Amino acid sequence: MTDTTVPAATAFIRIRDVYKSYGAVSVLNGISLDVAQGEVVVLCGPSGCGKSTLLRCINGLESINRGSISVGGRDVESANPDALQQIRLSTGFVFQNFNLFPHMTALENITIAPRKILGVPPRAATEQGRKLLEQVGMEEKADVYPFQLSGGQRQRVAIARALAMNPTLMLFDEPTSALDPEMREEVLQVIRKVHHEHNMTMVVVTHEIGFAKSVASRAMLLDAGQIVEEAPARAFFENPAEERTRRFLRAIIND
Ligand SMILES: Nc1ncnc2c1ncn2[C@@H]1O[C@H](COP(=O)(O)OP(=O)(O)OP(=O)(O)O)[C@@H](O)[C@H]1O
Repeated sequence: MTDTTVPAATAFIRIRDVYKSYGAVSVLNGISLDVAQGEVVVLCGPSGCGKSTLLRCINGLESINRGSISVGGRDVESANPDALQQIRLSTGFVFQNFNLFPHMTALENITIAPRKILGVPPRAATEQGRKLLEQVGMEEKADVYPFQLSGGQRQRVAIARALAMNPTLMLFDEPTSALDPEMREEVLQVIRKVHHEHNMTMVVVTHEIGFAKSVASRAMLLDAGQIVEEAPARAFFENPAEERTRRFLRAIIND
């Protein structure tokens, strides 16, 4: 297991020796990782290695069995329900399969949570929603329903929806893996833009090597619930130190 190089004092996400199992199945086996404020970190690894579980533990959607996780200085495990809700609300989560509300338009998908959870007045929520749609290049599609959108467009709405809650952290779980190749780049471009414009801390589960090299400061390989290798993104993809990483990268390149 490799520990990270970011000094703890500057860490926005601080993960220490985390273990998580589902019944008899150990999924995370001693993960330690620091992510600095404004940093983009890419997580990759084979199917079932625990990537999604780690993301869900970071925002408290799953509890851990051992170790500690803090986000923005708040300990996730010991958070009371209100504090946990705060951590979840300030964390944007973008899923592989978009998870838009099918019976709502693109704009309604974006405004519903600010209105219902944050109490933003409808007119202000709509104004903000339109701005966000513009940011993700979807201003023309405000009144369109998810079924009328392409996968890439749905994902861009999902990103705008996450941003509508003014998150301080964004977690992306394979945001492009359900998309055709030509739609992937449009979504990756939006993620790049969000990072540049908001200087947002991001943890991105992805196997998009070009994206990872151009946006992430660090990349890591998770295997069997452990961090096998962690390195600056370019070095990780171009000159990995571990044979396990080389094998994994060969497999995704040939995929
Ligand atoms: N709620 C759950 N209950 C029981 N087992 C689970 C649960 N969620 C995940 N698992 C198991 O935990 C392991 C890790 O799953 P996880 O989804 O974190 O992997 P992953 O690396 O994200 O995989 P993929 O790339 O296929 O999405 C798998 O063996 C999975 O079956």
